[in-house]
Amino acid sequence: MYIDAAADNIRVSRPWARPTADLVNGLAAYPTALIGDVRRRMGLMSSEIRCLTPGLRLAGSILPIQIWEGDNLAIHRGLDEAQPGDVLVVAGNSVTGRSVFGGILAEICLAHGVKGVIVDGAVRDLEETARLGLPVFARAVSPAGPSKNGPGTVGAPVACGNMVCNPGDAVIGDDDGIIVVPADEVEETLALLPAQQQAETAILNRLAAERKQS
Ligand SMILES: O=C([O-])CC(=O)C(=O)O
Ligand SMILES: [Mg+2]
Repeated sequence: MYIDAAADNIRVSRPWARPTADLVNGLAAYPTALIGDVRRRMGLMSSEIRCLTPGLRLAGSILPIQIWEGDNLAIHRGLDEAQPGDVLVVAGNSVTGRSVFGGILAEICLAHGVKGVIVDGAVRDLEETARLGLPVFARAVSPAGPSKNGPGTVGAPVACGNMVCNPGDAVIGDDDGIIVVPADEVEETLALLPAQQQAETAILNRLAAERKQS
């Protein structure tokens, strides 16, 4: 950890399996809306959790963290477990009065190869995180800082934006929102996406051709 604090009240799960980079990159090639369509609208997080770094897409393997409301000790401890390609999914019980993530944590994320952060709560230092190029999604923004006392968990399933998020599930986020794809359903989802995209492209091509004629 980069802070001087005891973290023995943060429960850390045993290591978990992560999807391959190929599987994650496969999903990342499609918009969340299209992935949601082929998954029959299952797995979409609450629309109240917004992209705060417009234009930055997020894709990776979920590293779930449960914080104590308004407290970010578990995030600092969780980053010690992060592997390149992970996305931090921070369950903050939707409490928005205190920011639990900011520019310093964003720098630590980048040092660990973390691909993005989703917080069911509030964040701060938006200018800094946008400049760093780290995709950040959250329910709110507030300049009010957190406590650093715990307790919390790292690597256990959490509820974030009304979705169950298991360690090693895939997550994709863009300006439209966020979708979680359970680890054992990534391949079947990937198999459905090309046909759905072709169907949409065919409609758009027809519209473009008609526009040209008129
Ligand atoms: O104070 C905190 O822990 C949150 C924050 O602003 C940062 O990470 O820069
Ligand atoms: Mg800060």
